[in-house]
Amino acid sequence: MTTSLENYVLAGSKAPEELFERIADDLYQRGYSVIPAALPPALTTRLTAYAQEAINFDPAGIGRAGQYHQNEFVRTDEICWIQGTAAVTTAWLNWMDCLKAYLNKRLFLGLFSYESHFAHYPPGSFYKRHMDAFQGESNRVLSTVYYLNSDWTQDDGGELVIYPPATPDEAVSVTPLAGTMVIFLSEEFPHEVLPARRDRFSIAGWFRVNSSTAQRVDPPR
Ligand SMILES: O=C(O)CCC(=O)C(=O)O
Ligand SMILES: [Fe+2]
Repeated sequence: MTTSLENYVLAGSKAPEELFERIADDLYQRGYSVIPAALPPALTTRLTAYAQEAINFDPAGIGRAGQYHQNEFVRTDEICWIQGTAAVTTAWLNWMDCLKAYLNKRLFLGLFSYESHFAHYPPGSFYKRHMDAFQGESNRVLSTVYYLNSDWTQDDGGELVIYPPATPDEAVSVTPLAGTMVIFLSEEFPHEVLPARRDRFSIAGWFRVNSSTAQRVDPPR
C-alpha cells in the first residue's frame, strides 16, 4: 500500500528533528544553511515531476505590488506561485510549516507565514546579484531555495552564489542538485544565480513575520 504524500508529512512520520536542529544551529551560528537530501526522496521526485510537467510558468518580475515590473537585465527566470492545491504541493507546504514551527520554538523568530513559487530558468537564464529583503522595508526574514534537478553536474552551471556579509570574498557556491535546500537570512545575504546550460528548476520561498497594522492586514499565503 502506498502512503499518500500528505500522510507522509502530516502523520506518517515525526518532523525530522535532527535535520531541523542542524538548520537552526547553522542559522544561529552563521546565518545560512545548505542541506543535501533535505526532503523525503519520494517527495523530491514528485515535486520535480510536477515542476517539469504540470505547471504553467509566467515571466518573473521584481519589486512589490505597486512597483512590480519585469526586467530582463536583472532576472530571466519564470515562476508559478504555490497554492497547495495538489497533494504534492500540500506535502511541500506541510513540511515547510513543520520547519517554521521548529525554528520559532528554537530561535524565537516569530515566523508567521510562508510563501513560495516554482521557478524555471531556461538555458542561459540568470538572476543577478540581489537581496531578497531590505531592512525595514519588507517582512521577509528567511529565504529558502529547494532544487529539483536530477543529475546536475558542475558543467551545467547555474550555481547559486551567496556572499556572507562578514567575508564577502569567501562566496559560497551551491550546485542546484535535486534535494539540496538552502536557507539564509533574507536581509543579510546578497546572492545571485549564474547562467545555467540546462533547464534549471527550483522552489524559492520566504518565511515572513506578521506586519499587519490597522491599515493593512497581512494575508497568510
Ligand atoms: O534559485 C536560486 O538559487 C535562488 C533564487 C533567488 O535568489 C530568488 O528567487 O530570489
Ligand atoms: Fe533571491
